Amino acid sequence: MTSHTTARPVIQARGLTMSYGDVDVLHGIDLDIHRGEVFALLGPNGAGKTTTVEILEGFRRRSAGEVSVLGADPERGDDAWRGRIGLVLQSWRDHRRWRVAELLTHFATYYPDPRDPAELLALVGLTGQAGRQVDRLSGGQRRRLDVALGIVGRPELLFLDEPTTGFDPEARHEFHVLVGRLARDEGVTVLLTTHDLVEAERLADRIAMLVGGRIRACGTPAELARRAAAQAEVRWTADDGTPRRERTADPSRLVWELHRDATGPIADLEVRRPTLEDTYLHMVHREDGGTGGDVDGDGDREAQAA
Ligand SMILES: Nc1ncnc2c1ncn2[C@@H]1O[C@H](COP(=O)(O)OP(=O)(O)OP(=O)(O)O)[C@@H](O)[C@H]1O
Repeated sequence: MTSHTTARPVIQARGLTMSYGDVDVLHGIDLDIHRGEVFALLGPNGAGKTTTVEILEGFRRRSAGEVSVLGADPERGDDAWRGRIGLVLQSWRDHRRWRVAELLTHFATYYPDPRDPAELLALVGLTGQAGRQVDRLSGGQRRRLDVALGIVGRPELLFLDEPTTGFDPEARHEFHVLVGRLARDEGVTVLLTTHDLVEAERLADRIAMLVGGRIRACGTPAELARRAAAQAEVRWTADDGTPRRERTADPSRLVWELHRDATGPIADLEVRRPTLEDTYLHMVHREDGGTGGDVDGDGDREAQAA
């Protein structure tokens, strides 16, 4: 979906830091997101995803760091800048009694070159609901209407904060197709947040794993999976009955050393290559324990009790 050029990134952040009072929430984030890229900010609850997005959208003042979005500092974005950005807000809330097509047609008048409302309805799969009152839509249909309202002005950059929450699997699939089409066919840059690794892998050209206000890893899903698998995990039971676990880039050497030093067969010996999901969960779990961690798993090389 993306072809990186030497053009300035659509979103660039250096050392982005945010504190609420004396609580530090973002600890110096760097981002480079390019035109036409679908970029996922993946992280557990409280990681700082919404805070990051709100700063990039210009809704929240950062504590420190440099940020550029479509060539401007979001804290100083003017109306023209704002018109180039698509936000998915719950805009229908103020217009509950309107009909779907009426609402879209009304929002279209705010923009110089809006999408055709009928085409937009087809794009988000709401043609059948065009005449329906907004407060009679299902939760998933409302969310699609939110997305339609977010893209009616043909934004160059679209922010989607946990966009598929409450979607059934079919709606989620259709939504993924829609996002892919916007990026691929129209060059829209998409920044989405999610805590769902499967969604991030499916949708995003690149994923940044945000845990505890720090980006622990960033890359294409394939790169991240490769990096995760580079560290094999060897498990066995020691002579004293203790379960042992060691992460290593060279499992055959470790197994050879274990056999060399052993007085008999190694009990419960197992070698496995972690998946990206294993690594992500490990990272989140370690953060809960306050010790951090990253996709390369450098902190895990020593043998430890399982
Ligand atoms: N207005 C605020 N005042 C004080 N603390 C806040 C405020 N907004 C968020 N926080 C705290 O900042 C941290 C990051 O919150 P944020 O909403 O950015 O995380 P998130 O990754 O979007 O989480 P979730 O997936 O639950 O939406 C959390 O610990 C949260 O409690």
